[in-house]
Amino acid sequence: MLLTNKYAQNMRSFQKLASLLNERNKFCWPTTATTKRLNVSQWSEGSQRLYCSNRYESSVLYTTATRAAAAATGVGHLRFYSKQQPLTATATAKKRKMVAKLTEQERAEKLQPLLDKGWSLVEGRDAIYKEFVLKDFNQAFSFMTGVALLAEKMNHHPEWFNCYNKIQVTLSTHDVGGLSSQDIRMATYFEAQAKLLS
Ligand SMILES: C[C@H](O)[C@H](O)[C@H]1CNC2=NC(N)=NC(=O)C2=N1
Repeated sequence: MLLTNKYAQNMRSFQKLASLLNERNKFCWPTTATTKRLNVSQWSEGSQRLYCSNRYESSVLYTTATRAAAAATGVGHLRFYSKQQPLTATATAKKRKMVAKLTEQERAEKLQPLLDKGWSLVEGRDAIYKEFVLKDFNQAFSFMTGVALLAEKMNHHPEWFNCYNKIQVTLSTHDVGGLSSQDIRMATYFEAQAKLLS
């Protein structure tokens, strides 16, 4: 077995978890929002290669057994997954996170608060728009960088234009041809970033 990490003392816990990973028919999705920081790159056992990641990965699979083991060993925030792990049809659908256009009710509940904060509906298109004005280019670029990190993680990208301290943003979900919950999340994050820099 090869284990590359600076937390070698956790070896026994890893081994326990690994043996339990053999019982891998039922999957459930992680419910914990945090991941213990580990510098584990990878290790292998027998013919199975198991990977342990220190990054948050929405695609990481937990097995019911892994969760039980985590509870038993006290290393509950470790996320383990196997490269060979086939996704069930349901898991694949969940992983893709099917997005849909916002319903009327969602528009009233989730979109309205953003319109109240200065976002506006784009004419002739199901999209929202807002112009942010920051102190200078440095602030504007820092703002964009913060948002860009989330955009890449979500695989959901804003249409934006920057000139010195101004950023003009249009949000829409191209895959569904209109506004979706992804845009709500993104716009909310824009607001949070702007607040941080104000
Ligand atoms: C192929 C790729 O997954 C898609 O094009 C992603 C990328 N970024 C995206 N960004 C936005 N705003 N809407 C999308 O539908 C979208 N889809």
